[in-house]
Amino acid sequence: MNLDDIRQNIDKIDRDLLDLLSRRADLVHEVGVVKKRDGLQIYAPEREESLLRRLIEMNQGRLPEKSIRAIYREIMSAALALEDDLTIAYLGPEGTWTHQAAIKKFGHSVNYSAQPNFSDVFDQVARRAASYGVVPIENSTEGAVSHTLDLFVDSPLHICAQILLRIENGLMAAIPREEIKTLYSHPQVFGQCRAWILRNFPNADLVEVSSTTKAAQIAKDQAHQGAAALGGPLAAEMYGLTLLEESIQDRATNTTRFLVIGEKPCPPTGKDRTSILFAIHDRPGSLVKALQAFDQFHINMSKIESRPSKRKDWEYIFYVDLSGHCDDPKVAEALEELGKHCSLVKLLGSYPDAGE
Ligand SMILES: O=C(O)C(=O)C[C@]1(C(=O)O)C=C[C@@H](O)C=C1
Repeated sequence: MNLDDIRQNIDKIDRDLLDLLSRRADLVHEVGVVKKRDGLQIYAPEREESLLRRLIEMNQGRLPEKSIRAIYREIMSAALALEDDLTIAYLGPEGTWTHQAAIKKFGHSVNYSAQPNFSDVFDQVARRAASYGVVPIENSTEGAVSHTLDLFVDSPLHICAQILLRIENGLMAAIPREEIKTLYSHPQVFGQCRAWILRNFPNADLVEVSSTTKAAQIAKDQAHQGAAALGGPLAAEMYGLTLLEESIQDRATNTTRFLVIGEKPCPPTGKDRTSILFAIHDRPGSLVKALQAFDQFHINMSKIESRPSKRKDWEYIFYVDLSGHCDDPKVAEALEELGKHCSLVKLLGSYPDAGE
């Protein structure tokens, strides 16, 4: 077949695809009407995840899982925008890794609202100025984002989805490498690139700023003073900087986990994760007894963090992630047992255990 013939076939398929997408949009519109009538959530992470898992399983063609997810991300983003005027609040400014994570989950058809700090993201959702919020929770190199953990203590919001994003930081500047004297970045990024900085810029001044976008802005404005930034490619693009070196993080698999927070809980998908927080009584053996609840009901505990309670000195709040959904009888029983040994147990949310 020559090029023209092949392209004619592609044109025909695209016409069919467009027709199918329009028919899908009509059905989605109907779903939106039913959801509004019944007071249901427009964004349905459990439905999205089951649909994606099913498509990936059925797929017999050349398209890799990553492409199927990306294509359907935008199809479902268009669907969300047809059903409602969704706004996603995220830890800004524009161009940060959190912004990229939000787009990875919600696509390009919904509205985004950059917030200056973590508590404003929570606030916007709680006050219904935004439909959902996106915040970072932990990085595979640097560990927990304590600000986010602390905000869950008093928040009425639920975690309804998670986003895993591979973080590939780069060195960006408006000047040649030899002229760089000061590196600007977010403290988490400095932590992720520690060994690289020592090898490449042992004498540079490191200046922590509130975001990688801010760092990129300074690298542009103060280029004549030797400023450069570490951050993601979107930030470099926004300020017209040159990416002098890509992928400078110390661990190639450096990944950040972000959470989607919303007003309502997410139903089970069959492969879920549950996040809780608890505080224990100040008695010998309390923590051991509390954790035994998970062992007793064979619940896999994938993570534990502790933070000062901020109410009483040397009192801690523990954050635990479990495999399973809070509606699973075993998880529900384990949580009930846990409650017997704690002064506080709070369910933060059950959500699909998915990422890529
Ligand atoms: O099935 C739904 O609940 C829909 O709203 C449709 C749809 C989709 O495009 O498939 C869109 C958004 C939801 O988050 C989940 C799925």
